[in-house]
Amino acid sequence: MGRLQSKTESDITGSAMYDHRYTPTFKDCVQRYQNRSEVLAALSQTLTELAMQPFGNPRLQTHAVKKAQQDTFTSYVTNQGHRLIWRRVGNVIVLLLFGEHDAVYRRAERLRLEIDDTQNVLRVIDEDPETGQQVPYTQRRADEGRLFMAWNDAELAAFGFAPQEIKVLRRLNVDTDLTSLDSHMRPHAWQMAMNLAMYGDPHGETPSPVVDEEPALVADPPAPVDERLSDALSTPKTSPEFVPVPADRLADWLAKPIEDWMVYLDPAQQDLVERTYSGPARIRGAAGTGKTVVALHRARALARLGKRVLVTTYVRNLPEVYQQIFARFAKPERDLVEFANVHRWALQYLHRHDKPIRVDQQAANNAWRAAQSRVVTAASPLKRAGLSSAYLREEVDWVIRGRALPDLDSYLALERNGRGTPLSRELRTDVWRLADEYASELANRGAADFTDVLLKAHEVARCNPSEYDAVIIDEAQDLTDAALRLLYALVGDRPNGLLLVGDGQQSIYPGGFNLSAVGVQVRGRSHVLTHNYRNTRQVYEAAQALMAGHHFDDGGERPETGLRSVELSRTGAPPVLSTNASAEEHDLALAEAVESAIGEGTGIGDLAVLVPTHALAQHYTDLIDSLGLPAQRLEDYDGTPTTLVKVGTYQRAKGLEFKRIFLPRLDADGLRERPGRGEDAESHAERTALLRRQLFVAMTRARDGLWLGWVGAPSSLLPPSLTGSSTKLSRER
Ligand SMILES: Nc1ncnc2c1ncn2[C@@H]1O[C@H](COP(=O)(O)OP(=O)(O)OP(=O)(O)O)[C@@H](O)[C@H]1O
Repeated sequence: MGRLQSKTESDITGSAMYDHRYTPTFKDCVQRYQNRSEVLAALSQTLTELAMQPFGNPRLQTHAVKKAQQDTFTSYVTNQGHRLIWRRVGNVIVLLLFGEHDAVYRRAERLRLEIDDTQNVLRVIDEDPETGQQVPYTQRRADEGRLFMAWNDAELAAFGFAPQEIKVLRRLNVDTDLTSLDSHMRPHAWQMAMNLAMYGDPHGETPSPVVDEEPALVADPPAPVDERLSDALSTPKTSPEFVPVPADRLADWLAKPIEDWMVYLDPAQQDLVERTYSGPARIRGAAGTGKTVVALHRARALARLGKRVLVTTYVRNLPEVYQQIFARFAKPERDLVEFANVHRWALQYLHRHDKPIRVDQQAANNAWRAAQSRVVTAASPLKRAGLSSAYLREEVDWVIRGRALPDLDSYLALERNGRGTPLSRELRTDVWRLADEYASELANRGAADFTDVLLKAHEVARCNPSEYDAVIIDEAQDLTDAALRLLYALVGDRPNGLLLVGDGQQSIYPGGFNLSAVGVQVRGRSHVLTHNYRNTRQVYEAAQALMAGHHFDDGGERPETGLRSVELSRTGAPPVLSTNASAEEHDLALAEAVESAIGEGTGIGDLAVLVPTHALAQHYTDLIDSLGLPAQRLEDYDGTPTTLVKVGTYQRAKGLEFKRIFLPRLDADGLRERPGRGEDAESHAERTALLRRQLFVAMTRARDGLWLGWVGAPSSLLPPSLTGSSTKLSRER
């Protein structure tokens, strides 16, 4: 089987006269209108018309763009004074631009489709606004905002903008970026810029297009097919930027809010969605590279083939969020895929199989205390080694019980993945005793903890016929061995069965699984995604600075280097850094930053305050409340768009994203960075490494902007390259 695509989907594509491709230029044009639903609705209608009858359609008035590359056409977008620009290559319609009529016309004259012979790929080529040189659009896009892309520097200067103003305009992406500059520009220049952005003309709305358009074409004009372009468009390898899209679906997506852009797939992602795997497979990739998007699309593709699919993760409320997203883009399949947190799923599974188990966290805590008082006595080696109670509990929960180790020998022989602190034979023997005592204390109380649930469910799964054809695990790096063993038992090595999706750099719990120990073999079925779609370059680079020099384990033979090569195509403002003398001053600065983000037009629901501890989460929920803004704890967030500021811990932010992220109290006290009482150097180093990864996760949740604040000196986790040089920059903003 080559493609997992459903029959209906290919039928729809096949019945249209033309195939459609969207390009990065088109996507950026459309994103400018994310808050203008009436414009998107009109575009949506135009695309539907275009799919049915591109030429000779009175509603489209399609005609050639005179000075553009041959076969470039423009169509009306009803009543909005907007135009759609597209290029025909054989029976493919390449969507190029969308916007105000004059502005897109001008751009259309400059854009070209060209094959880059050095790499044998087709690209959209644009003109550098300053030098007039031909450059790949994606390159231009990496350094420039998209609001004034239609004009080169000379044209902007001719309108009357000063060189310094042109530099500012080049940084802006959306209308609201410009609105916020109201009092920072000369009033006349600002008004002209607004007119250009809104109407494509420095004087404002013009009654009719000033550009000389050709008469509308009445019929499908004959055109010689450019074979080279046509060949290049026939496979994703030679046209990676030109994403095939069924015309009817594109129209549908455009009408939806920006969250729904989760529906887009690039060719590398599409390939992973459709691929057939002969056994367990794995998808890795840096933060924001679309791993979840691929996981959800693959779930849909499998469901369409009639497969029973479970999508699961360790993170507690993430499955609900995924379910919401899934329901938005895969309505017909929404009841065919099950979404559940692994622990909750296991509890229900045991219930279904008449083996219910009761988890009593309080009883488990009591059992732990009793076991500890018996084993960790004043004279015990564990006490002398300075291992904290929390560390020991993690060791027992994650390393020993989580791996279902059968005996002391296997523990002595174990490579403790992700645990930096070496434990001698003597110490391990004592930890083993502690685990033993804990298990008997639990049994005496008739109680169970979550590890028991996973272990019991695994026993049941091994002896029962499978209820699933496919299990997709997101954020897989945070699973314990016990959880992975259970999920693996559900589908085994069947084709398209187990899919692990994750990123070792974001692992935020100690321990972690070991694929080979569980017996999961993914060799030859492991892929890496490399294009970060979430973060602006500035956000991602700030987060990356944290990881420089810090290797991480991604399940390979060797640790991976902290800095990874990732493609980024969005740019934005540098992170705002806020140094404060006192906690009061700090909180005031945060409050001002939140209010000014709202003032600049960011939706309240797109703001999130993330913190390392529950206590700080409470503190900042109260602070947001005191500003008269509604706040929502991440525990209560299920992915439904709301107009509430989100507040939560770094752990809770896993897998989520928001436009602006505020990270207060990035100082030693706020992060509880110093060694605890009795904490030895190695366990402290291990805790610090975890904290660094948690902070990295928190920073990479930001799509557009980051605010980092501290009291006194910044945390030692933040490198001087981040806190030193850019302070001035952001202060100036
Ligand atoms: N091909 C694409 N085109 C446009 N946007 C995309 C594409 N793929 C993913 N995205 C967007 O990028 C963002 C990140 O995607 P996603 O959450 O799937 O990444 P991830 O790799 O799972 O991230 P993380 O590991 O950090 O949680 C989402 O907003 C998603 O909609």
